[in-house]
Amino acid sequence: MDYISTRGEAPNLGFSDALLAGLARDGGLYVPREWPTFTRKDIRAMRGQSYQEIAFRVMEPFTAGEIEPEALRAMIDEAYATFRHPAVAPLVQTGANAFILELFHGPTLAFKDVAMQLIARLMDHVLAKRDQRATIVGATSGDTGGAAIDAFAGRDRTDIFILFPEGRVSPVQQRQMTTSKASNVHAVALQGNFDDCQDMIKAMFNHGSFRDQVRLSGVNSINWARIMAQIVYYFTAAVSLGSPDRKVSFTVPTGNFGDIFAGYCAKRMGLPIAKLVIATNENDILARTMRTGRYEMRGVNPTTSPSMDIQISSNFERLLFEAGARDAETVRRAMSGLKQSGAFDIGEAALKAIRKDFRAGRASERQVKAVISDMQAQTGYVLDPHTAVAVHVADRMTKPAAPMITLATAHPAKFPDAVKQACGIDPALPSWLSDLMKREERFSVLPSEQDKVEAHILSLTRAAQ
Ligand SMILES: Cc1ncc(COP(=O)(O)O)c(C=O)c1O
Ligand SMILES: N[C@@H](CCOP(=O)(O)O)C(=O)O
Repeated sequence: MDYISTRGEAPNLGFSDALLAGLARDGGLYVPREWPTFTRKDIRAMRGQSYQEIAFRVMEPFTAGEIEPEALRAMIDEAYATFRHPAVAPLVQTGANAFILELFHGPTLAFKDVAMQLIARLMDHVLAKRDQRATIVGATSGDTGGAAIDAFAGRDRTDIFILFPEGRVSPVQQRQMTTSKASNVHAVALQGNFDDCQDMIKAMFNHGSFRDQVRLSGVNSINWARIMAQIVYYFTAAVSLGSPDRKVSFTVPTGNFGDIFAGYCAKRMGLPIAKLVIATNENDILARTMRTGRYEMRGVNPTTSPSMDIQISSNFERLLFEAGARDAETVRRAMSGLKQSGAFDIGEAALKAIRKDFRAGRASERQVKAVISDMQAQTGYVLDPHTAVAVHVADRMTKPAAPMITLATAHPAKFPDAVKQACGIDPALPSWLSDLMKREERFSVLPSEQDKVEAHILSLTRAAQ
């Protein structure tokens, strides 16, 4: 399997190179040249299989020819042994046709662990084979950073630098990034918002000499392997509700569009999905885009679901590429419009294709609070604010015949203040994190200036050549 860039001007790469590259050299994102597909019989055969077995079946075609099947199996087993639930991603029924897919049983209590625990192992495997080192960079609005730090801490072949927006992540999220004792971990509070952190990462990737000098690699969902690992739970959840003989829909709390794009990939691979519902908070650029066909930035307002406080939704580029019949030139034009004027229009055919698969909705802060409170009062189930955004949106979709699966992307204990304000419950951190708020912090504060961030990385990475 090889991978092509959404902007059509970077070399095609095999899986290992796409994994290490993160962003393509033309600024685009890698997607598989062809979608592997499963027949209804293949999908039926997944029923009753473990999460790990389905993970192997779903991911093997993407890595074929580069990662030996036995090595892939071993990495999958190790990655998901870090999860505290035997099912890895259990489904909980909350209504007649309503389910919650709990993706927060990993070490840092966020769905990011699902991909991050695997890609840290995949990168180590590839780097060891090549006898190389890499500098990993990541931008986070809160959860990616903690998950990446947990997964990469103490690994000898990588140094990891995570940029988070100063003062805009929850105290639990911040401590998950700043209290690691591992010497290869470097947390940086950037003086800006999440989009500034993400722009900084992209700018470093586009700075060729720096990129080569430190062997830059990225762990945001710009990295194809992140998406690949997230496709798996769409299959496990759908199969456990009767797929392929019953269609299901998914509602996904959305920011950078990685998680829901993984659902789209599952559909392209043959999983019968009725609708993919994009749920946004008050930073509702994606819901507006779905309504108007125009992607238009308007600035970010901090909310109680900070991990979704985003305007530049990186993976939307992958969807534009797919929905626009893989026309790289259209993607290049759209992305340059976004850079120059903060907006672009989606062509009629692409918009029609997107609207066929997707729906969208938004939840205000008041609605998020109400849904946390109502759900707790009616069922005893405590939602985190990101999941609450999605539950609110899912509840307002015209009632489909297909079961609606809402993705629960974080544990409520990551956002105790918002949860307590909404329903009066103070969700406790699990035992392995119970002393988190007492651990000593270590991080640097840097201005949002590329030369300063690069100098900081150069002074600390062991991968500089
Ligand atoms: C808890 C939580 N929910 C939802 C999202 C949005 O996911 P995505 O960026 O893949 O759209 C994030 C951040 O990515 C998150 O941390
Ligand atoms: N919400 C994210 C933002 C980064 O998203 P990613 O999926 O591209 O890594 C976060 O929690 O950091």
